[in-house]
Amino acid sequence: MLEARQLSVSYSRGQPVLQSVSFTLPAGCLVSIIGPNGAGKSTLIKAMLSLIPHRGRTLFDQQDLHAVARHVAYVQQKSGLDLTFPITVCECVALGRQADANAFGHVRGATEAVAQALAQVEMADFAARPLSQLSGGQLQRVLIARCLVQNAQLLVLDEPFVGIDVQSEAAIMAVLRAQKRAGKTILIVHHDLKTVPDYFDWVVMLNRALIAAGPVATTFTPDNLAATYGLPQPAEKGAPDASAIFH
Ligand SMILES: Nc1ncnc2c1ncn2[C@@H]1O[C@H](COP(=O)(O)OP(=O)(O)OP(=O)(O)O)[C@@H](O)[C@H]1O
Repeated sequence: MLEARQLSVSYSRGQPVLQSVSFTLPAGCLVSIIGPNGAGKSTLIKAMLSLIPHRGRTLFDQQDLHAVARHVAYVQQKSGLDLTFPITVCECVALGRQADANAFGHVRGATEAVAQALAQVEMADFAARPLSQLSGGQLQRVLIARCLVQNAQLLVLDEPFVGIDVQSEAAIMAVLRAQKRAGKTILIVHHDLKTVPDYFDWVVMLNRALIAAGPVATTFTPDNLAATYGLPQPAEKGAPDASAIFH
């Protein structure tokens, strides 16, 4: 179980960008965090992972998440990556096992784990390629492979589908669904509202404060969408259908 308790963030002395966000998610499901640009989605996951100063707590199986960071894999937005760093695909994926290195920097079984993870994301042929020479979709698959070798219980991905084609997206979703079947919890910042019902079991709807969190079937409603994206409520006279934001 993943539990956010009253998470608040202020980057400066101004208005908080995240206001007392609380929710509880079951383990072993695929969860999307949705909301408009600037809603605080990336801020929320950084606060949950204790990567930025914040108030509140995040618990994973009743333990503080930062105390069990070993069990968490995080893929930040692509825009935050330094692609000039000289590293190959294979080396990048192996970094996922670095926490298991012995005093000489050797990780037992790492070579096999890296090869297996690259095969899972269909990137085995790119093992020796510099990271800087990958397309956006290929890079995303490699970053997912790095998560896989970590064998984490919780995977947190910030906008993994931005700028990638449908084939790469389908390949990544297949890998993430397999992770879910293996009991992993997967939290994804997501923008494509059309795919939410198909991809995810649970949804967290955010606009600086929590609008709603729960199973997609009961939570991803026109009313909650209107509240999240600041549209008139569907029941209001002459209001546009909230499903219009799908287009
Ligand atoms: N390091 C920072 N310093 C100051 N303000 C920041 C910082 N990072 C984010 N913000 C501000 O906090 C707010 C929330 O940003 P955040 O990146 O969490 O939103 P988001 O929902 O992930 O947006 P997007 O969908 O555009 O990626 C925005 O107004 C943003 O400008």
